[in-house]
Amino acid sequence: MCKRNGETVDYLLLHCEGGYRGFYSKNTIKLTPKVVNDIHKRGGTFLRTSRGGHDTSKIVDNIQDRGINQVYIIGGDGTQKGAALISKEVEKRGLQVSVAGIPKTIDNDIAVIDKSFGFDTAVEEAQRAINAAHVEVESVENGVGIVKLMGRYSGFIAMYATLASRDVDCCLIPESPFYLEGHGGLFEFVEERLKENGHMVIVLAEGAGQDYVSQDSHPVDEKDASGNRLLLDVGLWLSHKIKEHFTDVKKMAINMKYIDPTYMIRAIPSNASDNVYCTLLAHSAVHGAMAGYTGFTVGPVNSRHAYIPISHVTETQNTVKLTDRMWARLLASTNQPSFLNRDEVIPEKVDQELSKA
Ligand SMILES: Nc1ncnc2c1ncn2[C@@H]1O[C@H](COP(=O)(O)OP(=O)(O)O)[C@@H](O)[C@H]1O
Ligand SMILES: O=P(O)(O)OC[C@H]1O[C@](O)(COP(=O)(O)O)[C@@H](O)[C@@H]1O
Repeated sequence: MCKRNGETVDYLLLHCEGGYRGFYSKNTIKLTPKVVNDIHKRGGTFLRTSRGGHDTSKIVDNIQDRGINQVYIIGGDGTQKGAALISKEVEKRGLQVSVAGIPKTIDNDIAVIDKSFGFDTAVEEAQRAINAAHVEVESVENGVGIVKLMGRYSGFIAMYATLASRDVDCCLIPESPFYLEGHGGLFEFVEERLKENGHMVIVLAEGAGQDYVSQDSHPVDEKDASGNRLLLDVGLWLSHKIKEHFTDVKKMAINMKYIDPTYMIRAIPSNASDNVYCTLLAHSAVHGAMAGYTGFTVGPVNSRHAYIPISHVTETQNTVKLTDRMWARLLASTNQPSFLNRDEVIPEKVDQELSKA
């Protein structure tokens, strides 16, 4: 953000602490090169964040009152939706303010751009958890390791972490329904792998199997302050179901190792690749605002940095397409069942997927 003071342009860079509510409920903090010089080496967010609190009118009142003429909004798909509303309100009021969205989420669920900032770092850090699970299950008899990764609606972190690791036997994501019992089910596959190797690792995204889990436990339709649905813990549920099946039904002792590294992954500093990517996003955003563009989100599209209308980025969410080659590569790498050949799978979900193809 910057301010114009008489003739000479006196750029003042402020940050609104704590997410959208920071526009109207906190003092802004002046940013200088000295203040920000090492923030790229820290995890989390120096600007602090929050969920909820998006009051478009109060935010734009604040922008107007402070004479701010450039607003850079950093965050995931929800944040970009908020930025779109701010941009519309600024335009409606005829304000000379440039609104630029900078996409950031480890989930990689932001549409149009090639990938989101933070995603590569999360995939790289997930390797440590998967490797730990693999070491643990290799060290015991009939070891079954389950690693839960972030990904509320999109399974990109789980899919790419699985492909990178090659020590994963099965990857479960929100986009791909699965079932436990019967022919072609997960229980049958676990039994096969235990017989074959004596151990196995399952990687699952936290948003996988939610319809299934809710059949077993009272479904919660609570939402967080931003309107994102709160998830049931599919990792704990699956570890209990597998342990119960092999102990009570198969009368087979297994050693279950459940790892939930979600916050350890999200809390680390970004890696070198994401640091460079972040710099490119920042440069693109500032160049766009200085050139007079507004209502855009920056990001690479087919490897070329572009200014994308925010409304275009927020129309849909980026999800794994089961008919895409990358998911086929994953199935070929793990040799897991596709889980698409039983009526127990939620048929309409399969139809949805095939209709997207
Ligand atoms: N549809 C929306 N319209 C306006 N603001 C939104 C919308 N969705 C989310 N937000 C706001 O954007 C901020 C971040 O959204 P959230 O979903 O929590 O995280 P993310 O941006 O990482 O997806 C929150 O302050 C939330 O209130
Ligand atoms: O538990 P928290 O801090 O609300 O955030 C957890 C969520 O953050 C994410 O990493 C990103 O979610 P957002 O895009 O909503 O920020 C999700 O995958 C995960 O469910």
